Parts: sequence; structure tokens; C-alpha cells
Amino acid sequence: MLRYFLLLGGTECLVPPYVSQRSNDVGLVSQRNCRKRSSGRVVLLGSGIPPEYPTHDGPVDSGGGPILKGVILGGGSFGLAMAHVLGRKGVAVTLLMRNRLDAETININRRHPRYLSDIEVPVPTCATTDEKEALRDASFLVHCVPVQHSRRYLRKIAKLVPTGVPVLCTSKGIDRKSLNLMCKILPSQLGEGRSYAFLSGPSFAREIAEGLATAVVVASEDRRVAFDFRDLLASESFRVFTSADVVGLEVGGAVKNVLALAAGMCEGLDLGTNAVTALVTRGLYEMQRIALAMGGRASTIAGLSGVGDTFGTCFGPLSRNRNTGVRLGRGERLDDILADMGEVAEGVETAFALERLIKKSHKSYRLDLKFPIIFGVAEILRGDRTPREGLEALMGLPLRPEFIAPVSDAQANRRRPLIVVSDYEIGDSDEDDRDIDFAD
Ligand SMILES: NC(=O)C1=CN([C@@H]2O[C@H](COP(=O)(O)OP(=O)(O)OC[C@H]3O[C@@H](n4cnc5c(N)ncnc54)[C@H](O)[C@@H]3O)[C@@H](O)[C@H]2O)C=CC1
Ligand SMILES: O=C(CO)COP(=O)(O)O
Repeated sequence: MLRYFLLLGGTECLVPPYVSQRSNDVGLVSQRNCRKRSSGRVVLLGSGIPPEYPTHDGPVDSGGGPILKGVILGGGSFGLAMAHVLGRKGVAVTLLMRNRLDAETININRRHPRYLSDIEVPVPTCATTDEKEALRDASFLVHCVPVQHSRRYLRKIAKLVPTGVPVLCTSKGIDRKSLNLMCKILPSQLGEGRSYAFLSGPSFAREIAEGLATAVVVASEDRRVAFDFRDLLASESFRVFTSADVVGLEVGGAVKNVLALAAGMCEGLDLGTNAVTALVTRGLYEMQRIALAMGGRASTIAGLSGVGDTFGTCFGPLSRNRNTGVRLGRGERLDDILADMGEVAEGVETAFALERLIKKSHKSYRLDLKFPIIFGVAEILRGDRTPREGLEALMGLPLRPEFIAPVSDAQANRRRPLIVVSDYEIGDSDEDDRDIDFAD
């Protein structure tokens, strides 16, 4: 088999050619988005990407065609998981990391010393800390840096990111300072002149790296880029749906981490199945309310990136947010848990961000009745209440109908994204009459 040698950051890596491993049951590669070359291989062109798409100027294979080079920003658990997804498709990937020793360990031992260290990093992956070298001929970026560090990180590398290169974001949360989702942060730092897509859904890094079946959603306002990333990532073990609802997808990914903290607390307090199920269901109602107010769709919240990821994170054993909640419920201090965990629990900062965002944008009376779980989690994390007091407060809320009808015209105006949380409640007859997905 032909092999290509790529010298990156002083490390020689074997990079097999990009080979489409899509099988018929996964779906046909879109003709608009790909080109069949004489070698019979299928190469994604990135049709939504401007003509200067650097694939065409980057390294070439022996047939003179471009080789895709993905750069993964952030070499933590999810960066590694994405290297596995792309590695399975034979795509050359550079992990852009902060720690030189970690990068060298990956290049030499094919393992990260701390994250998923029992799983070998796939061969087409190189690791480096050299930002300039890594980004120079990137064809696409995959952003896997935690949300709270993203703004500063992106600002630092912005000048090195080639024009027009598309970005797939996998980070889930709301920035505590700016109160923005990643769909605002990325263009604000890397510019509007490129396409952005967002990946979410129940997708634990460990299970992906182990090759267990996973289904996610890629959302983008640019349908061609959503299709390109879908085709680039999809394999027999990684199923990718597409969506145009970026806000709904991101709200689901952000809020589910806060709900997982609450679900974990129920477990830590030994409250039983009734309590945690009720809490998660009511939490989804809060998630939906926020998504609708920000211009997202109810159907997205009912899908993989809403209910799906909430189930996985609130009930599955792998969630770091849930495990943080369990330990809080058992009486440990938040600072001790976070220091000890050594991995990110995005729900903590996102709970504070959501609390502020809702209070700032929502002029309604008794917000604590509309978002009791999100507000309750923020109070517990701040140390204003214990987890048990938080639960007692939920049980003591005024008795009300399960769903409240809309109280303003905002629902009718949903076609215009509100961006800020507005003053209305959703009803149980909530309709979603817009396109569910891109019309193919
Ligand atoms: N691990 C998982 O199963 C999943 C994670 N995600 C999301 O992916 C994002 C990244 O999470 P993980 O990789 O799991 O976190 P992690 O805790 O495993 O790793 C975090 C990575 O970010 C890097 N980092 C931390 N601070 C940084 C800074 N200031 N500048 C640059 N890099 C910095 C660290 O060096 C590390 O490589 C999060 O938003 C998370 O919600 C999404 C789906 C699943
Ligand atoms: O987002 C995730 C799974 O979809 C990972 O959740 P945790 O960050 O809680 O581990």
C-alpha cells in the first residue's frame, strides 16, 4: 500500500492515503461534495469552502491530488477521540497540544500519558506543540478545547489559521465571561469568512476510541459544510446526522452537562430512580425553554443532541459532570473534586453562565420557578445550598400544571432568532413547523 511520509514538528509519521470507508448502508457520498479521482479514491472537496481552500496548495499524493490534513485543537479526551474517528477514515491528523512532553509521548509510544492512556492513538495521527507548523497547510480544524479557554486560545492562534479553512467545533458549554455559545465565539475570534459546523450528541470519548457504535449530529448554517464533515467523519461505527439548527444543538450540549451535575447529586444522595427521572425530565423542559428563546427548535431538543446526550450523560457511568455531581451529593467540596479529577466538567462554569444569561435577558417574574433546576445547581455549586437543601427546595415549589401555555407572541416570532432569553413560556402543544433538516 502506498504510504506518505509527513514531517511534522520533527516527528516522522506514516500517513496512509485518504480512503473512503463508507459502505452502502452508511449512505452514498454526495456527488456535489466529492470528486472521483483516477485512482478510484474519493476525496472531499469541501464544496462549501472558498476557492482558496488550502487543500489544493497543501501536500500532494503521488497522483498529484491533495491530501486532507486535519488539525485537532486540544489533545484531551475528545481530541483523541476525534483522531480515532478520522484515523478510521485514513485522514492525516495533527493533534495541536500545549504540553511538549505529552506530544512527544504520543509520537513515540502512540499513547497519551494521561487521557485514554490504555488505548493506542491511531497511526495517521501526529502530535505537536508547534502552532505555526501545524496550522500552515491545514485543510480543516476540529476544535476540542474546553469552552472557558476557547476565546483566549482562538485569539492566540487566529493569525496562523489559513483563510477559508472550515472549523468543526465539538466543545459543549457557554462562556462564563461573554455568555456566548461557541457559534458566537468562533467567528468572533477566527472571523466570519469561513464556515463553522458543530458536533454534538451522546458521544463519550472512550467509547468512540474503542470503536463502539456512536451517533452524533453535525449542525451548520452552511449545509455543504455540514455534508462535508458528515462524509468525512461517518463510518460503520460513527453515524452522523445533519441539522441546520446550530443554536438548538449547542444549547442541548451545554445544558445537559448542568443536568448531569444534578442527576449525579441525586445518585450521591441515594434518592432513587423516581427522583432522578423526574429531575432529568423537568430539566429537559428548562433546556427546551432556553433553546426556543435563543432561536433553536424543540425538535432538536428531542433529538440526539438534546434528550439523547442528556440520557447518556445523566444516566451513563462515564460522565465527568455526573461523577462530579455524585461526589458533591456525598458531601465532597467542589474545589477538591475538580482538582482531583484533572479533566474538564463543563457543566460547572456553564451553570453560572446560564444563571447570569437568564437573569440578564429574561425580565419575567419569579425566574426561580421557570428554571429551578439550573438555578438550584448554580446555588449548590456556589455553596449557597447543600445538595439536600436543593432537592428540598425543588420539592417545595408551588404546585402547577406540568406545562404552561405561551404568555407572549415570542413563540410566533420564532423564525427570527432572539439570541437572548425572552419572556415567555412554552406550551405542551408546541409546534415546530420549520424544516427539520436541510432538504437534500
Ligand atoms: N470527553 C468526552 O467524552 C466529550 C467531550 N466533549 C467536549 O469536548 C471539549 C473538550 O473536552 P475533553 O477533551 O474531554 O477535555 P479534557 O479535560 O480531556 O482535555 C482538555 C484539553 O484541553 C486542553 N486545554 C485546557 N486548557 C487549555 C487552554 N487554556 N488552552 C488550550 N488548551 C487547553 C488540555 O490541555 C486538554 O488537552 C469539552 O467542551 C467537552 O464538553 C464533547 C463530547 C464528549
Ligand atoms: O459530552 C459528553 C458525552 O456526550 C461527555 O460528558 P462529560 O463531559 O460529562 O464526561
